[in-house]
Amino acid sequence: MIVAPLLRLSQSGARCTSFLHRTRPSSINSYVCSGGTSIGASRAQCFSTSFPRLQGEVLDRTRNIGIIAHIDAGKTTTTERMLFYSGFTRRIGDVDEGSTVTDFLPAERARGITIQSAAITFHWPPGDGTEGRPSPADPTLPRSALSHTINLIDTPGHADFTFEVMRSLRILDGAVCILDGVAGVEAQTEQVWHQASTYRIPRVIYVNKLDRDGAAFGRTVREVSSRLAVYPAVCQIPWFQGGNGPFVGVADAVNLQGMRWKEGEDGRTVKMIDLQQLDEVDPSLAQELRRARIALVELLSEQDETIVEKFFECEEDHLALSSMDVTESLRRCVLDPKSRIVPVFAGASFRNMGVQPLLDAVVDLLPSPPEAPDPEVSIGGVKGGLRKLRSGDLIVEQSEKASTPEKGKKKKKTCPTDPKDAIAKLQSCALAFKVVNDAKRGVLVYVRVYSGSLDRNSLLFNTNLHLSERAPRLLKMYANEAVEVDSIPAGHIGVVVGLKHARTGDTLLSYAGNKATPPEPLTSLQLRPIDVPPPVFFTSVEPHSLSEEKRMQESLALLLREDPSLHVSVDEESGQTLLSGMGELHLEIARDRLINDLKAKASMGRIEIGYRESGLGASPATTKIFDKEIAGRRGKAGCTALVEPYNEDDITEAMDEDTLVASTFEGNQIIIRAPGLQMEQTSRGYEETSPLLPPGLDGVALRTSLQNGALAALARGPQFTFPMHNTRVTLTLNPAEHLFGNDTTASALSAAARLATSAALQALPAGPGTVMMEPVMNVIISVDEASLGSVVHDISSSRGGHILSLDEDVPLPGTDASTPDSGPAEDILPPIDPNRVYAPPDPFETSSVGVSIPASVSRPRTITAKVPLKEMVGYLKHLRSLTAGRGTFVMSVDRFENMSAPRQKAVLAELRGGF
Ligand SMILES: Nc1nc2c(ncn2[C@@H]2O[C@H](COP(=O)(O)OP(=O)(O)OP(=O)(O)O)[C@@H](O)[C@H]2O)c(=O)[nH]1
Repeated sequence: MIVAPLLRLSQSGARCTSFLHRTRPSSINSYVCSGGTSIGASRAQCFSTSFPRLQGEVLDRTRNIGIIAHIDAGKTTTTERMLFYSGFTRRIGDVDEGSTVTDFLPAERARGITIQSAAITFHWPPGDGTEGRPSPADPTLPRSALSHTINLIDTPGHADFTFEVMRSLRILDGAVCILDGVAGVEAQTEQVWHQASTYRIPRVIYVNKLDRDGAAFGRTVREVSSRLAVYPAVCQIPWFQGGNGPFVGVADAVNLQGMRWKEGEDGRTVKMIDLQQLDEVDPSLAQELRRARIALVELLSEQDETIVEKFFECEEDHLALSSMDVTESLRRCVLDPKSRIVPVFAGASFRNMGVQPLLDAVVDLLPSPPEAPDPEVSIGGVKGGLRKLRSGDLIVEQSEKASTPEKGKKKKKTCPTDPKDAIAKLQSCALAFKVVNDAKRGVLVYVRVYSGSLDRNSLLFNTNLHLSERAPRLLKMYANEAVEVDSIPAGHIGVVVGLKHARTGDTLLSYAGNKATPPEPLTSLQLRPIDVPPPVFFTSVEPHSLSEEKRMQESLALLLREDPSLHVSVDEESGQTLLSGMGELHLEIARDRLINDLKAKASMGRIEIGYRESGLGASPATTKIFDKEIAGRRGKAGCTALVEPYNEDDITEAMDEDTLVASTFEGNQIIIRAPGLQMEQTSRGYEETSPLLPPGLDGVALRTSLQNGALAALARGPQFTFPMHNTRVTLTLNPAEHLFGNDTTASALSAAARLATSAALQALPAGPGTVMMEPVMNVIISVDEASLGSVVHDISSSRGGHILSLDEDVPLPGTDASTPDSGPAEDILPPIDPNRVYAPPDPFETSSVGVSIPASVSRPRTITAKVPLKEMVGYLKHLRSLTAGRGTFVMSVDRFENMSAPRQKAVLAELRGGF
């Protein structure tokens, strides 16, 4: 990769210095002026309390970015500095003291970790994001010369919150990936990195904590190439006093200058030292900086034609290229989805070093909303880009599938509207990416607007819940502060206050016309849909008294709106409310939210693994007639149920012409058949009805009530009481035998379906039998070479795991197992040889360009395995003891698997006896 002729260094260095004095624009003039005196301090104070008006903000000067990283890499610490330098806060919050702005939930502050994403808007450089020359940018100045609006989404770093990370990722246009300069690229960094690749999010990397003993920037850069499968474009190298003393600043390979911060200060004053001065102050750093610039230009010229032309114009002098040329080339590469170049920056946020140039990089290198990739939508069974859909390039046929969201629906329908006319009626389209219950303001729904403008008082149709709600108030949020606005335009992030139903992840749209429901196929439009993985831990929730029950249920409903990866169910027999989630910490946080924040007077039981139960064969067809009074009204209905094993991967569908619908719910399938029901479409369009159905009961109500009945029965297995899994329920409604005129209500149908399904399930133990199933996890463990043997042995023999691969430095593909439909799969990229990547030497290392890694540097190894979840409870502590504290792991649910008879016996004995 590196073919730079180092021989030319000394002469070109001298030439370059004068060149720099002549033309170099200062990309950092927002926080320093020449001579190293700060002007940032006064600016910061002046802008800290004044909020800009949304209306004037220019989209080109907006960045919707997120920070992604491994837990504890320093996201919150870096964010706090960003807010401080931008003038947003007057003092730097401290994670360790619990005084940060972004971690604003009490539970987050107490634990020192970031749980929920908070969206914050600030401006960099300080200003209001609107003043100055109009876009597009003046080609002689970097973008960071003018104030930009930055909407920052702080994403969580813990593995239990992967789903939350995915939800935040899908609304980002760009991201900063923070690495811990001591730990390097960690397992979770890899995971989040590849999730970001799924959405093709342009990224820059920031290597943090370079002040810590053992920090190794060079090694981390090489790990970026080997583990993330990208080419690191080293834009800064760390400046260690005297070569291996304390970290004091960075040398900037784009602007060819040293930047030095004073130890112990708040970091607003940065001393800028040009290359010539640097030659005197620290000659070896100056020399390394030249190497870094050469390597950077060489790397860019492999992907970017324009810089090659500029390079020839500069007589092939790497150092003579202007910083603007290098910056623009970096930007082109970052924005090009086919390029594998990722700019790398250095710093120590805790010591207030390196954050302002990182902010410049966010503005200079990451895309504005119109430059970001076209957001993926699905509509009427078709997938494609939203911009393409609006411009008419995405063809949406009014197909049978388009008009019936439920899988396998058989009925033929015709559409009253042409899809093109319907799409033209779309006024705005937004994604609710977060729901937060704010003590002062009530429920806040954070939205990212993708198209049009979301206006105050507009009617929003929720395509997930199929209902409309008005948006009475709109806000622009600044952590705990809010500014009321009249509209949120496309590309922006804001908050809708006053919505009663919208949940995290829902798509909201407004449309022309006064109808309560938009025309088909708009009702099926979904922005970047993601699948919620199945919950694998559960706990019981009990109100302290009967009078507290209502309050508890309301609080639980709110929690579910905030976080759809939590599930609530009620055990029919015991009446107990069960809360299930993705991990132990996930449920612990939910407990904190419920009891401490939402003040529900309830207690939670022990957190347990969510086992499942499955039938080993088919039940007999079982008919039940429900005949009882419900709420003072007689209800009578019947239904026949048959349960049998179901395999989600098996695509052969057990449907016939009498099938009304076949839907899957968390690994189970429910088929509803109604032979001879004579369903018809009403004159109003899509609602179906039948002359045989009693008045007030249409096709939708019929299907929903039967499905709900079957789902309630599936929540409790007949032998082990765990929820059923891999089970197909076929419900047959025979109009002559199961409908009883006006007595057949929706609730009677639901009760009949529940009774029939339960009875069919109860027949299983005496017949083919049932088996317990347990969650099996995909586990990726990062360890060093020395601990590899003991970790593998522990996983495969003590924990009953199955090792899938022992790949050294093989990057993961960009798909996320939990979200198979969330985006285009990234191709498996060919590996990059870290020895051919430029990285400066780490303190006590000698060589730099093309260095081979000394044997003493322990290389990371990746173990991929499938392990039962039960064996992974408390694993981190054990892994740490096996690896002298260095090992890390991430896991996600693979599937539920049948347990062997002895394992089932042992687990049951343990469950009965308690842990
Ligand atoms: N020495 C040193 N410590 C740092 C630096 N940056 C962060 N830390 C410390 O690292 C720890 C974790 O920092 P956070 O900012 O909470 O990390 P995070 O990535 O937000 O963590 P989560 O919210 O849990 O995902 C804290 O104790 C910080 O004080 C740094 O540059 N140098």
